[in-house]
Amino acid sequence: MTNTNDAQRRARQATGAAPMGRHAAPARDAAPAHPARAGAPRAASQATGAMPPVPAQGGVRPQGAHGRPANATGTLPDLSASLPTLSVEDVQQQPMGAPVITFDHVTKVYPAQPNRPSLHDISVQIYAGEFVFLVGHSGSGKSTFIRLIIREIKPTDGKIYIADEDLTTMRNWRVPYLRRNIGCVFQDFKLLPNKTVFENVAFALEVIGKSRHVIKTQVPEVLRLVGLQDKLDKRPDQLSGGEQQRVSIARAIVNRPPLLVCDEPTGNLDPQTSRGIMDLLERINRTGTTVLVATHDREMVDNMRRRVIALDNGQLTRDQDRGVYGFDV
Ligand SMILES: Nc1ncnc2c1ncn2[C@@H]1O[C@H](COP(=O)(O)OP(=O)(O)OP(=O)(O)O)[C@@H](O)[C@H]1O
Repeated sequence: MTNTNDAQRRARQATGAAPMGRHAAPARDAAPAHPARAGAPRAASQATGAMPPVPAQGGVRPQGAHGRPANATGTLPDLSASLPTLSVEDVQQQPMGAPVITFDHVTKVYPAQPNRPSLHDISVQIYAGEFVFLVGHSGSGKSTFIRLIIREIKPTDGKIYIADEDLTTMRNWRVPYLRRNIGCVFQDFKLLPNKTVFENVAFALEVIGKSRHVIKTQVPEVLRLVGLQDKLDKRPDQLSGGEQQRVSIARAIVNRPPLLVCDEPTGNLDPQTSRGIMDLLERINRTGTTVLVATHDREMVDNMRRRVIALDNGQLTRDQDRGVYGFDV
């Protein structure tokens, strides 16, 4: 059996990730055995996919620690350095790295709906290398959760951290740098209709100033990964829905972000195509990328048996390892 501390140290050495102590977050393995307790909190624009610079047995998780110390130096760490990535070996040995996403008593109230929080007092942590499903009825708060992660909106209360970065105090000019580290996939693909497959993916690199050499190398590589090496010159309207979603996934990961968030990525696709997309997301996860998927796809969640976080009416009602979709959502 792998020693937790050794594995964590190895993962940090491999990735340059910050030590756990900086996060004041418990390792999952170090958490005490805990009885199931429903409701226990645990702790380019869309056209670039990398976010908007431009246009075992199921068991409910124990509560995580909150309250994170300020950066000791008072300076903002380089985000790409602070977001941990794990090698496949590390992920297999020790899926629990440093927290990549921390919600600490987060509440979101939209001004247009002042009497009903869209998220209410959510505390949860998602760790490097995890694959997590976010489930819940329509209107339960899933998209709000994702919009908070990419700092499209700010919480009304509470703190949100991506790796070591406090999104609630982050200056606006830092937001594009945050988003370079978060790949995003949406239900409606958000591809540029007049650009080819290659150009759509290349665009995500162009807007962050990557050289032509990098673009010429990385774009074909990522399109091969998603199985579209033969469609480089097609426009979106010449592709099936599943192929369009593969382009949008390629665009989201071409810059190799350590975190991939997907809002209903299979919402417009038939079951077989959806399975292919989820297989792809699983493969991406196996390379060490942390993957968060908001979905209504019961069959997929039940088949894949990954961690499930359930929201109901803005409240976190379930956080389950190897979970199922459930009948409470
Ligand atoms: N911009 C907004 N202004 C006011 N209320 C909003 C806004 N966006 C969302 N809401 C409300 O917040 C709640 C949560 O919405 P959200 O879109 O996060 O839910 P969801 O779980 O993603 O739903 P769906 O599965 O239908 O996409 C809903 O009551 C919704 O009406």
